[in-house]
Amino acid sequence: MTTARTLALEVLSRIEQDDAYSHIALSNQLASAELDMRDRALATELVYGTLARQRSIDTVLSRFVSRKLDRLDMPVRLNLRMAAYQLIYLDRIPAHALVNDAVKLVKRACGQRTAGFANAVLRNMLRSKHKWAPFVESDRTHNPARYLGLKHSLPDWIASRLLDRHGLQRAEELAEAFAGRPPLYLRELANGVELPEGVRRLDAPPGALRAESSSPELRSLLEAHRLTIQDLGSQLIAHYCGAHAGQRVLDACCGLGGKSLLLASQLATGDTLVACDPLPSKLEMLANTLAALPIEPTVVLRQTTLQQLPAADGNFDVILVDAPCSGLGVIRRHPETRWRRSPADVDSLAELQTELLDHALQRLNPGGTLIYSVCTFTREEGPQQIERLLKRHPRLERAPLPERGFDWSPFVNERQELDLNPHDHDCDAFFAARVRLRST
Ligand SMILES: C[S@@+](CC[C@H](N)C(=O)[O-])C[C@H]1O[C@@H](n2cnc3c(N)ncnc32)[C@H](O)[C@@H]1O
Repeated sequence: MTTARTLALEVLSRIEQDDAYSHIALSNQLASAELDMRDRALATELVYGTLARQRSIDTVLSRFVSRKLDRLDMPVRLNLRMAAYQLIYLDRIPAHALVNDAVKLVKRACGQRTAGFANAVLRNMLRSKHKWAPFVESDRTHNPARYLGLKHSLPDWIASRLLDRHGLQRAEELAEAFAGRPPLYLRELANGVELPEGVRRLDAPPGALRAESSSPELRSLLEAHRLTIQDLGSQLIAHYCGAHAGQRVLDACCGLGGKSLLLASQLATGDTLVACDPLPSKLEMLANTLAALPIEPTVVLRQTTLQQLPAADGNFDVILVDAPCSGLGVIRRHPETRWRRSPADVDSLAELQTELLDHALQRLNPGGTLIYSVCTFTREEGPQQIERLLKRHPRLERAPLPERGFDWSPFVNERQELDLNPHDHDCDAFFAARVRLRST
């Protein structure tokens, strides 16, 4: 019989064995299981929590297991990890019940002997709570990256990037926030939608909503294209572009078009939005969404890289480069990303971002605005890209914030760059900047 725990284990093993993405593996398993809402929520918590806390959990577990954890059979390792997650981080689940459950699952997968081993490890853990802290306090001063990495379950190199950008105190707050779960943000696609219980309008930006949980009413509004799911940060970026009727706009890395749709809603009949991305699957999905919505401007989809966007598409007044990036700002949604990325990825992505910015500039009309955004917090992919861009192109200058009828100050830094994070804004971590090409 499928339970929250067997389902979570299945998802964790697909992630470990097949390099699956957590959100896809989880939604596939949930779709084919008959679990009630409570068990679905528990399975989700177990998958994301165990992945997000993996380094901290493994550090603690290794004090109770004489062999290296990666030498254990996968079902034993995953069961121990998931049980340790519940013991250390969830206080609502009775310890003895969850240990019994874990031991039963190990017995089913690997037999009585291994179940005895798992039982000994977990009971020993229960007796030794003083060993549950994965970090050493003195490292906070002497080796802050290691301290942060062990305490908040990040590889040291990611902890170093957070420290580099934010300093220790802020980095600690952010690292803890990155281990949590993201809230559900939505956007109104139509006026006058009657909101189901548990969904509320936000003060800013216009049309943004927050839901406490999903519900059948909410799902029908999504299916009817009256609402769409979109993180608060993503919505803010589309507003930050400041597009308005009469402009020609390029969404240069449109992906599934979350931002393209909001940009299109700011244009009028007769205006053009060009959206390009090299991935056909993404453009196909965007084309389907567009077909279901009343869109005023002409939206042209191009399956191409920005570098190869046909010259015939002309130049633009507003260009959004929502660039491919290391994605560390969305690790609440994709906790496995922290174990799959490397510093070399950051370097090569930063190179690609520089190239994309230079190409975008060639398509910008004099007086036009270029908006650069990434969902990550590394300095190289964020503020440094803009500093270097301004140095390479003396005709560029920082552009003022667009007038959008709400106060930008909670969302921007002293350079008026959008600087969002889960601790301060409870949304994904995004960085965005606006620059303008002087007319002369
Ligand atoms: C951060 S995602 C974009 C997300 C999207 N703007 C949204 O709001 O849903 C980056 C996108 O850049 C695309 N991409 C990668 N290389 C590119 C290139 N050279 N030119 C244009 N797009 C590129 C990727 O396929 C990916 O969809």
